[in-house]
Amino acid sequence: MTDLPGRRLLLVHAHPDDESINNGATMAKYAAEGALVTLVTCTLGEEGEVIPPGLAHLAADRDDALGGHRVGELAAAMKELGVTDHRFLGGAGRYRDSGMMGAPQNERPHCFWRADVDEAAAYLVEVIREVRPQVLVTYDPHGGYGHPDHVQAHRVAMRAVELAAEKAFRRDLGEPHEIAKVYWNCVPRSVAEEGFARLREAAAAGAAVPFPGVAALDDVPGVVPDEEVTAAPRTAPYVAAKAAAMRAHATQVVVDGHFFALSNELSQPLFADEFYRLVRGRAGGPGREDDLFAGLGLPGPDFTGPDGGAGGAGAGAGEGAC
Ligand SMILES: CC(=O)N[C@H]1[C@@H](O[C@@H]2[C@H](O)[C@H](O)[C@@H](O)[C@H](O)[C@H]2O)O[C@H](CO)[C@@H](O)[C@@H]1O
Ligand SMILES: [Zn+2]
Repeated sequence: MTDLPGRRLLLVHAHPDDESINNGATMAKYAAEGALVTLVTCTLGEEGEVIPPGLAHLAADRDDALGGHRVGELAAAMKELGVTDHRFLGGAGRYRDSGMMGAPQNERPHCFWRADVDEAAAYLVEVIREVRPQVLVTYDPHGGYGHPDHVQAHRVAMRAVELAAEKAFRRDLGEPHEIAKVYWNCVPRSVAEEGFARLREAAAAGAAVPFPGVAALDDVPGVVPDEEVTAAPRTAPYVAAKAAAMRAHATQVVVDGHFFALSNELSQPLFADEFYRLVRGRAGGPGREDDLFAGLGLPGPDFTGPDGGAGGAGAGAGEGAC
């Protein structure tokens, strides 16, 4: 890639939908500010459940056409976020969705869970050396909630960060590149607790509870003690874009105001603020960073919105912000 934008963010995710659920507002914010936002998704989500009854035929145990359908859902979600650079690791279909931990699909030869980490990381090194991001975001070692593809996405991403910088590694994949800052997705426990408190208050007030059940707080991926959170970029103005992107993943997610549910029909808070833990590189100052690019001496946003913060296509008071 030539003439790269000044600020470049790379996100590594397991399935189509994870990017919107975990980082949708962050992606919309930085895309609106003129940064290059690149998403690499490791599988097509072929083994997912299907929420809309009319699409049930897509499921792996019927037409096995869900992967192709979710490619389209991801493209629609990226349009909502203003993200134009999204790729599949090794090309669409190179690695198949492994199913939930312990499922028989974990044993399939070309599922992502059984991938050789170095081989998969080499595909990501090629992207890193092309895009040359200053910041990378992925899951913690538990993959947020223990899904095998999430755990493997973490392993492949962290291995690729190392290999991309190695001068002796595969120069055919491009010039070495050191990513300055690596973050893992997380949610401060106090924010998760407040989100579920809102849900209980709504139910107690007789509001129609959006979904039949309520998830457990620890079902929220990546909940950590507040003090472990090191960055909270100002993403709340982009919650509407996040909600729209999540809705685009219609086989996997249903959004209702402040809340959403996956195919398990358990309500979870839809967070407007998104949080991160810096695990590699230097923080941009004391306390929580309010910008993932802080401390890198890069030009700021290409423009600022009327609120003096970052404005842009995705900005606007979200219909529901937790
Ligand atoms: C958010 C996420 O990672 N979704 C994955 C997950 O989907 C869950 C799975 O089907 C589970 O059985 C359901 O109870 C839950 O509601 C789903 O979110 O695992 C799928 C299979 O690997 C994957 O396709 C989906 O993207
Ligand atoms: Zn996932």
